[in-house]
Amino acid sequence: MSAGKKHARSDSEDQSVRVAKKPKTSEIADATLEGEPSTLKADKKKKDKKDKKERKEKKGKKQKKDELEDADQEEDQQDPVAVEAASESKPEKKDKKDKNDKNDENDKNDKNDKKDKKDKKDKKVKKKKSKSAEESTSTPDTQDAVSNDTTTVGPAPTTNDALQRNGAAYSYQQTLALGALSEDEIQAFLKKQEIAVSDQSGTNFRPVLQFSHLPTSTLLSKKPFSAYTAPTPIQAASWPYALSGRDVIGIAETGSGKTMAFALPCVESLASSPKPSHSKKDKTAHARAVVVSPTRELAMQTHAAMSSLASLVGLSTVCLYGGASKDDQRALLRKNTGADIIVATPGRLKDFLAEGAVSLSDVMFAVLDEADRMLDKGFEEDIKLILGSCPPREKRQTLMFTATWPTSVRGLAEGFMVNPVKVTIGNRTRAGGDENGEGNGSVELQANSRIEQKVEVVDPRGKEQRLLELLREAQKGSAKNDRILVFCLYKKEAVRVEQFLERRGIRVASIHGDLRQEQRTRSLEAFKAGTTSVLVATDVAARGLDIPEVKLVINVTFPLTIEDYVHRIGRTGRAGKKGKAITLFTEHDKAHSGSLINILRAAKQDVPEDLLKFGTTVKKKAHDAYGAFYKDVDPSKKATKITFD
Ligand SMILES: Nc1ncnc2c1ncn2[C@@H]1O[C@H](COP(=O)(O)OP(=O)(O)OP(=O)(O)O)[C@@H](O)[C@H]1O
Repeated sequence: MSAGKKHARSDSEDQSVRVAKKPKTSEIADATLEGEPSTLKADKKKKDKKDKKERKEKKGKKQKKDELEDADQEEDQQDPVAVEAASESKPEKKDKKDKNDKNDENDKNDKNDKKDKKDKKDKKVKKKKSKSAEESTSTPDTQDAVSNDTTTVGPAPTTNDALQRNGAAYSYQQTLALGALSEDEIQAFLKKQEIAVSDQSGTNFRPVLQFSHLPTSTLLSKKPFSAYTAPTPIQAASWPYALSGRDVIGIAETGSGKTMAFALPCVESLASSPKPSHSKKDKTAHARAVVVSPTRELAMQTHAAMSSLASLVGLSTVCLYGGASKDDQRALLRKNTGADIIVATPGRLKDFLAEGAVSLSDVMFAVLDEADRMLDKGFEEDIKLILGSCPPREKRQTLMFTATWPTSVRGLAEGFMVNPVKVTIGNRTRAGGDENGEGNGSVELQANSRIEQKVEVVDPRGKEQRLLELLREAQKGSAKNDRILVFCLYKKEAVRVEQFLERRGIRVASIHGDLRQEQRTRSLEAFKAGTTSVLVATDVAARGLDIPEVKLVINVTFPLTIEDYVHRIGRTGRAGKKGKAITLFTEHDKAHSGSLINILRAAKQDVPEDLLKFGTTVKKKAHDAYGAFYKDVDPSKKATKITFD
């Protein structure tokens, strides 16, 4: 079944559920009245009317409650305490789904009629779409997005399968300027920036060393990167592949410009392809690109970055996230019917998909930001549903970006992609597994090398006092307003630490899952503006947030995973700047000592003797089903062929 058909059907199902709900209840009620005495009948009718009114009122109230409650289920999974609360609300959702399923069956006939009509219409749209895509590929000169300044000099190929995959008219062609560079220059850049590209197709595009090396386009003619001097390594190496329509896995240190690495190709791709048409009566927002983020604040930040590019070429963007009014977001979707780009947290996006306010059946570009987080247990099912609502992987372009790429998510990731190119920045194989720095304990996990990392082994009871000393030390004299981010593991702990600091005269705000969204936003804004120089946070703030000039990150309690440690400390030392991180390590965290030692060694940082005492072995992650004996193999790696003479 084609994606178009599949999704046209699920959209109409959603709609028919909503439209048909009322008539069905009354139909059933009417049927039960047949053959009853007329007075009884009238009484019953009156009673039914009253019941119906009450049901309606109840439904209205419940909907409002849902709107406020729903979102805390997603991002707060990062707060260990929130997990329980989140799972509690699931049965209710299931009930809702069961009811919908029943209605679906009752409405089958209605739906079939609608479906036939919709299929016919879809076929027409599809025909039109492929015709315009054909036209645009065969006449690249007329496309703004395709440069005339192209060449076949150098190893850059000129065509790719992506054109057939998603109907995009944009075709990446290497510019003359880039082709004119010597191979030595290219190799020196790749080596210096520690860029590794793994591509089974052997395409071998050159990295774009300068913005002027990108093919000209309407978007680039508006100079969106005038604030920057050159592409960052991840942008330089991944743009050619992403612009050519390939699926890309991009792994690069925190704060290295990964957002623009996917934002540019996304906007270029949409700007240069025909927009599918939909009936004016169709109130569903048909997104053409979807970016999924693990937290609300990150979704908002990414949305701001995407919309700064998208608005330059007249594309609309909408941000959907929990904890805020659904009505307002629904209104935005309606206003921009066909919101070209949706940046969303999974929970809220799922809600809008379920009610039919959003359709992803036109999506040609899907991005998982913080991809390893999006693919881990907490979000796996949501992502399956969201990507399952998009056209199949052969028909869309899928990009995944992150700073950490544990082997546990790689197999799942590849299942959502077609022959992805893996672009890795940084020498990620040098981490050692033992005292001599040998072995491969933490291969491919790397912290930003510009961050100075200190680890202090402390008594768990003395942590808060030590935190206070560290803050006072760090904000001495002219540094009194320096921004410092303090990480806790639990929401209750964050509340306690915030109160502790407040009582000692520190200007402090906090961000965690127990706060309302307005409070979270207010805290973050105050921290960004410098009104409060200390922000106490749980891991809701660990990933992606780009807060300028965070001078120091302090980990009061070690995070649940070593990946989270890398992301937490990555809130400092961004965009080429230096930063510092101090971690208070206690005996309770000893399970992480081996992996932390590897991270420190890989970044050439001191490893305190006290930490070594906890052991250097990296604890194997136990598999849910197979326990500790499970072998965590990297499915993307080819087996070594051994020949015996
Ligand atoms: N080419 C560039 N030159 C200089 N700065 C850049 C460039 N591209 C992006 N930046 C800036 O770098 C900062 C970090 O970028 P971004 O937030 O995309 O990092 P990231 O790699 O996604 O980090 P994280 O892994 O923490 O999510 C931002 O302030 C952004 O504006």
